[in-house]
Amino acid sequence: MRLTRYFLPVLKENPAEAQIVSHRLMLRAGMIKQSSAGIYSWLPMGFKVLKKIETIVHDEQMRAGHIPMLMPTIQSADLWKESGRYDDYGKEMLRISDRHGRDMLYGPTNEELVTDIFRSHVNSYKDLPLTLYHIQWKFRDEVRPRFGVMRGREFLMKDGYNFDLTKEDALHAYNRHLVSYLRSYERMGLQAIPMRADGGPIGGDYTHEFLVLADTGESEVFYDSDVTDLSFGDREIDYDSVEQCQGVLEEFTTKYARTDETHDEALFNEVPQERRRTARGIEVGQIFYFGTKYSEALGAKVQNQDGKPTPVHMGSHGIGVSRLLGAIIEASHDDKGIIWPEGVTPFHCGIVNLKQGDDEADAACNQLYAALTAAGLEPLYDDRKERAGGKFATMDLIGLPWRITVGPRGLKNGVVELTSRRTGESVEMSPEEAVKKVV
Ligand SMILES: Nc1ncnc2c1ncn2[C@@H]1O[C@H](COS(=O)(=O)NC(=O)[C@@H](N)CS)[C@@H](O)[C@H]1O
Repeated sequence: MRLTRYFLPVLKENPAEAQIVSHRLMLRAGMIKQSSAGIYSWLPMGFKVLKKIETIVHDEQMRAGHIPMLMPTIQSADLWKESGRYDDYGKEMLRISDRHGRDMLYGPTNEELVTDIFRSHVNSYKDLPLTLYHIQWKFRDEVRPRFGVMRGREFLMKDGYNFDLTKEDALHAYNRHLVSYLRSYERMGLQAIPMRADGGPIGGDYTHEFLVLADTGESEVFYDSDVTDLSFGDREIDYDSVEQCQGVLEEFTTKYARTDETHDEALFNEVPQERRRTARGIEVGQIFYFGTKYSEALGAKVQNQDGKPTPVHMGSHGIGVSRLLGAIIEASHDDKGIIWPEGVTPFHCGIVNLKQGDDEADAACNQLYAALTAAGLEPLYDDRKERAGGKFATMDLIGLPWRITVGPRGLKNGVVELTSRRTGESVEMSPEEAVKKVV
């Protein structure tokens, strides 16, 4: 993409309303614009990163055998009245009345709706196990939306729902989600630690949240520092293997790690003193097992092997897709701006032309642009007639992993300059070598 043909409304100043760095940088880097409290327009570069995160989430959910679909944002209140959550949900639910006076709502989550789909079509244990998921906008009328996309009112969530014949099968589905979440967050350059949590309005008494450690996190967490040495890496796993997935659950959740809602001081004191940590974390996902809570309420039953109608065991599993942009920036930035992990960066490499309009420099930039594109990468070419300092500041702010700087002087010696955003290190080399380094 050429910057003169893009839409990247970067801000010169720090916006006063931003209290945390990720909110400040997303506004300054022209990624989002607030349209009303807790509700944002996703400007082109923010939208591009959002799509990269969605792609990773879809990829890992499908790898785990979960089936993508799409449910509506606006739901009838009928199902929520049937499940009993219509009144319980409280003020966070945005209630709407349509032109015929029908009670509708903007869905904060989809347990009822997906269970209705299931009960309408599935009635035999032979059709299990089944996990359906979608990535869809949610609305929760937070009393105090803040920190930009971190605590929005309209936000993007991957929410998945498993339907199983037995508790054991449902707990295997729970573990499949844990594995797929660990893989997803690592691909985004994040360490998200699974911690025992509280079921809240979703329900159930068995749930883990995934938290990214950050001073600005809204959750207070208590953990054994050993858990920060764990990583899933690129190990292979058979998602159908109960033992392998249970093994990952035990590997990642045996050491003490809990949110304040489930913290147990006595248990925590069994952790050697030098390994006890208290910190703050950003909740980027949560997985739940809640048995037959919704299948009983909504009559979602299947005939078991003996032909007996049996309510299915369920769980629901969410990833905060839009919140992740904020979490990634909180975890990866410096005083000059964002530092995107390669897995989610909007563009792979910036090209800065020090003398726009100089035939040789322009030609070299166009050749670099073509070579990077041919290599399957997406360059962002700053072809504005702007002084070098301004171009460097923009590139540092928007946080692309690499920058290639092209100028007449360097070209006379057959070199360009390749800079790593993460290390700040710059090295002169031939354009061909620079492309190879970025790929
Ligand atoms: N107000 C919000 N703004 C941005 N992200 C949010 C907000 N509320 C929740 N999330 C994200 O959505 C994830 C899932 O939300 S949840 O309430 O924990 N779980 C559910 O709603 C279940 N139905 C999972 S399918 C959270 O872990 C968090 O990352």
